[in-house]
Amino acid sequence: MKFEVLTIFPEIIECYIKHGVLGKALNKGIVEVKVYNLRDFTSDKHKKVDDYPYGGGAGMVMQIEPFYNAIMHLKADEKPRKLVLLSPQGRKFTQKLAQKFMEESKAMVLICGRYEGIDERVKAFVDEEVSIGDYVLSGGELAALVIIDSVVRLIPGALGDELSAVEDSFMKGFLDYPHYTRPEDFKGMKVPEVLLSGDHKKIALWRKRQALKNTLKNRPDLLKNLSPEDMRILKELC
Ligand SMILES: N#Cc1c(-c2ccc3ccn(Cc4ccc(CN5CCCC5)cc4)c3c2)n[nH]c1N
Repeated sequence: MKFEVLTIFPEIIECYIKHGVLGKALNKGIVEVKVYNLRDFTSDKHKKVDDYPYGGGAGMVMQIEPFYNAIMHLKADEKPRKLVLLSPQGRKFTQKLAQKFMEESKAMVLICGRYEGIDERVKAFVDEEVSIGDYVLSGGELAALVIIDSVVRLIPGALGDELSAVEDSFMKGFLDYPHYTRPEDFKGMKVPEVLLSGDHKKIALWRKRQALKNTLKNRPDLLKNLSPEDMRILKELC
């Protein structure tokens, strides 16, 4: 899987991708990330990327030309790629969309704007307009990193043998169970006895109950399509 990121702040992307699961996936060659500075696709000596909005209004708007030049540069190799514009107006990014991107795209271009947004005409060259959530960010870079991180976790082998994205809670349709590690007693705060019992059936049931309890409390919207067994456990909690 190859990600190409268009941004005026390449260092934001370059710094993050070196660490953790993403860093390991890059070292394993499972994923490739190339970052392009939009200022390298300008045609003036000041490398200008923004201008005042037609029709007036606060702030500046990013001009189409650097985006167009960068997209044409990438397309010159005629390889298929999905072009995704990050935007507050985009369709909501979810785990399901991350799965779809991983399954359908060998290469993705993540287009990051700044300022008050980008010239609308850029959308003529993109396949998808995506938002990571109902809050306002200062640009597309964090959203691009969210997409890269969540898609890479789904690539077989990216998480290493001991972990699997299938275990990720959003894949199962409810939130995660509580996690504990040493020490057993921290200032009187003890690890639940069941987790020390070695009874794996009891532990699994306790974890399922806790996960459903957390989901009922914080994200009842996720409680759809439960199995009859999970529904029975949930009813006990109510
Ligand atoms: N994904 C994603 C995003 C973004 C995102 C993505 C890309 C860019 C490029 C620039 N900005 C800054 C910005 C901030 C607010 C507005 C809307 N305002 C309404 C009245 C005047 C402007 C427009 C742009 C971006 C923000 N924000 N939140 C998400 N989930």
